[in-house]
Amino acid sequence: MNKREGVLYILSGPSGVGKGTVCTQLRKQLLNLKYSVSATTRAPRAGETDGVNYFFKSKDKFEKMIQNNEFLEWANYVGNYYGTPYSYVQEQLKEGHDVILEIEVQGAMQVRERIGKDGVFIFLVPPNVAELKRRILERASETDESMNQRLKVMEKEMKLIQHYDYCVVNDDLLYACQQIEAIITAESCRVERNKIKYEQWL
Ligand SMILES: Nc1ncnc2c1ncn2[C@@H]1O[C@H](COP(=O)(O)OP(=O)(O)OP(=O)(O)O)[C@@H](O)[C@H]1O
Ligand SMILES: Nc1nc2c(ncn2[C@@H]2O[C@H](COP(=O)(O)O)[C@@H](O)[C@H]2O)c(=O)[nH]1
Repeated sequence: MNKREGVLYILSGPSGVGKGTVCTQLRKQLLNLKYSVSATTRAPRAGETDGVNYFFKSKDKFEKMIQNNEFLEWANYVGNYYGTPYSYVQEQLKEGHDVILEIEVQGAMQVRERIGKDGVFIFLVPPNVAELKRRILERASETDESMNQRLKVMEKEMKLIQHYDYCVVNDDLLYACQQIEAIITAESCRVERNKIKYEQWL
């Protein structure tokens, strides 16, 4: 069989639902899954490292990257820029590695426009809104203003769920990860994606 290209997975969902936590767990379970490190203009949180959690950029630098078409997608989310550097994603997919983007919905919709059905779009939802608020508070990363803005855009974000291929509830973390792993396994067997032809077995 020919070496296949990797598959691009897009994981979105409201702030605090657990996208980062799920990605960290998935990367332990799936060694072929590469994580795309985003660029952002937001300030690093305690414990975050440049090049690991994000590439932290000034507004000027980020805007130059936009002008140079360096992003697969980018968005302004509650006052800061976030974007996916395209070159890393392209290299990894070409090498046959699956890549996961952990991004908000405006960016996910741009990727949908750009690559259509070649990407697999997964929306992560909380068990309920009270639990979502509890998780953002527990993380203690946001000012009251930032938390309120994040919760305010949540409803708008949830309305875009119909543009996704899969919806996974992040209640029990390991179960949610198992479900995403099952999606990845199923996608890896798709006939069209693997350009399967019966002659291969003759
Ligand atoms: N299944 C879960 N059960 C309970 N707590 C969880 C679960 N998943 C994540 N959390 C907790 O919820 C908080 C938010 O998680 P995380 O930072 O991964 O969310 P996120 O969706 O990446 O947020 P953001 O979009 O704001 O970056 C963290 O404190 C994390 O430990
Ligand atoms: N459109 C994009 N959104 C991204 C990207 N990287 C992260 N994000 C999303 O932004 C919000 C806020 O993140 P936080 O780290 O400040 O909590 C969250 O939904 C992230 O998933 C990106 O490259 N493009």
